[in-house]
Amino acid sequence: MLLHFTKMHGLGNDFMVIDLVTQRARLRDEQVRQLADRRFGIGFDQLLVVEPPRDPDMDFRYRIFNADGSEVENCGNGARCFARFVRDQRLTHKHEIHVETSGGPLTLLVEDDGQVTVDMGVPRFAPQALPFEADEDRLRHGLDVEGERVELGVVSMGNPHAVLRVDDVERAPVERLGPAIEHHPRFPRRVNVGFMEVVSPHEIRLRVHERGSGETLACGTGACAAVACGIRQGLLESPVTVHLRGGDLRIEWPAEEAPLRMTGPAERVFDGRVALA
Ligand SMILES: N[C@@H](CCC[C@H](N)C(=O)O)C(=O)O
Repeated sequence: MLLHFTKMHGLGNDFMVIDLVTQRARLRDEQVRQLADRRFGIGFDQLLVVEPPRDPDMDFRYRIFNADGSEVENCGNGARCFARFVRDQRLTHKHEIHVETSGGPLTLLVEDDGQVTVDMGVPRFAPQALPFEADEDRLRHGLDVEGERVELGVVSMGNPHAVLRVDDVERAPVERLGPAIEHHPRFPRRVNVGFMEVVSPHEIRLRVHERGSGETLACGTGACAAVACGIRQGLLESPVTVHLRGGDLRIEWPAEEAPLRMTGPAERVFDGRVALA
């Protein structure tokens, strides 16, 4: 069968987006991996699937698959592209869109200038929220990895994140420590790993090794995780501009029990059709 899709990106974190409101398809893990392949397939960091909601109070169900075929709870850059996609496809005319994800509900706001603001929910620092094996909730946890001891903050933004502070993000050991921490046995469901350089209380530089996709040019939930950990550790103050390799995100976290808000762009690249094997 031929499946219509749209290629999109949020700051270079790229997506294949499929509308399963007006089309029918069922994708197996190995098909996702094949489509994600940048030489033998279409190529993307994540596959985003738009489905009808199961909860009648929601507008859509938003499903996310990493390039390795694993289904995940949340994707911040994807959420902005999702909002732009459902409006471009005329699946909704709303500016405020409510979606259900496996990590909980999200609210997406399409601004007049085309940027999208996402209410990303309240960060959860308890180790069991990720999960992360630790005796207690701490600002920083020690972890033995690759023969060294690193200090990291842990937080769930619906999906699991570990955040390490580094002096210079360009020289950070992302390729070496990223995969090792992602697969560390103390993270039984694996983890996304952010390397954060604090420039000032309102500005950071960030690189993220993503669970199931490797290093990406930007990670929206990773940006929220870094800002949440940075504010909690007294290093940052809201709002924070996050410089990622693909561009900038603005993150606000006004108060401890308040949700984080992420604002940034969402771009459509091309539309296509693909035959499913
Ligand atoms: N690119 C994303 C996060 C995608 C999911 C992540 N790799 C995971 O496994 O949790 C973003 O922009 O947040």
